[in-house]
Amino acid sequence: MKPHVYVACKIPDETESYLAKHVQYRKWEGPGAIPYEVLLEELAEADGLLTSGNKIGLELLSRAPKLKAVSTMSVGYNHFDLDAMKERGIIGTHTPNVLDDTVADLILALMLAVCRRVPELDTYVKQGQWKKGDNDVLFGLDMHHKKLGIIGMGRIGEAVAQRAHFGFGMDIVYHNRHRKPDAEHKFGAKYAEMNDLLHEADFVVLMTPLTPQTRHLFGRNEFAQMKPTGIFINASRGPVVDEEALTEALQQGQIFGAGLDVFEREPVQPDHTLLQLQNVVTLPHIGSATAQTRNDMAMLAAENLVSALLGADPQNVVPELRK
Ligand SMILES: NC(=O)c1ccc[n+]([C@@H]2O[C@H](COP(=O)([O-])OP(=O)(O)OC[C@H]3O[C@@H](n4cnc5c(N)ncnc54)[C@H](O)[C@@H]3O)[C@@H](O)[C@H]2O)c1
Ligand SMILES: O=C(O)[C@H](O)CO
Repeated sequence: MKPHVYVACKIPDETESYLAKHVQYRKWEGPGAIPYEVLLEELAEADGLLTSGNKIGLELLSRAPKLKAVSTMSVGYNHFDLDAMKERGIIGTHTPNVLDDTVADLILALMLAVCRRVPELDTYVKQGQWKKGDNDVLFGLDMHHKKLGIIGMGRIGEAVAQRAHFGFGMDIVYHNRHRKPDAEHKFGAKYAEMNDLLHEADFVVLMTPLTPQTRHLFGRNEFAQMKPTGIFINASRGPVVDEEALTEALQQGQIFGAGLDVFEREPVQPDHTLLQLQNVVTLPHIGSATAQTRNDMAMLAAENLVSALLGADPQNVVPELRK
């Protein structure tokens, strides 16, 4: 008998064909995200779950007595209750590496959009405000040859450093849980304590996972230490930043601007104060969203799940759940 899988997110046809060869599956057809109650009902008979962000906690596990493996189609797995999964012996997998370049490209796009004020100037042209003689009010800041501070020098952090250093001649300073001699060698990156990095950097890119240790890692104290010309980019997870503190820093001119792909509550509401500020560039949590990369992530997530259910060693078990 093939194992039963429930697919709670949208996946490409190619991934469905792969799944069909190895497992029996049912899937959420939409519209929108699967309601939690529907997911609980569907999991009553499932051996495996393919998801892209459903909270995997005690309640869900208690309603899924046969569940052996959960595969998330994301590299971040802050939606996994790791203690509860460990207790139940659930195999939890994620999709590292395949999205690094795509997410790093988007981070560079955010950096450029903020320092050269791209969305603001786009609106200016489209609204017919371009008059001869307007000049210095439109000026931005340079990115090339400036100093980039990366907090969380992991897979994506390194892909950002590589682009910034070799493409834009930027000096790299980083803060991480552990030193990364390899990054120091490849990009001349210098390790710094967080406070020193904040004082020195022209751009600060936050790229840690969301964990109990990183929740609100960035607050008033951190923004107060950045340069008034500093640019802050968050494409990690919203709750790593205290949004009230970020809003104040932007309103009071403590920093020049911010680029955000993630928010404390998603989807962010259109009346959120941050969205009213001209020096903020926002995106709808879209870092890995190109057709190619999303296909690769879906296939990797499906392969991880199939391996876990068929008793082979899945490649990408999250570190905290490895035996
Ligand atoms: N916006 C998006 O669409 C998008 C896409 C992919 C990933 N992400 C987020 O980016 C995160 C990073 O992805 P990755 O593949 O580079 O992960 P990774 O594990 O390779 O890198 C994370 C780095 O952060 C460091 N770190 C952890 N806690 C820290 C702390 N308290 N202080 C300093 N450094 C700390 C780790 O040592 C590691 O080097 C993911 O967990 C996910 O939340 C967002
Ligand atoms: O963690 C990830 O892979 C991205 O945020 C997409 O969810």
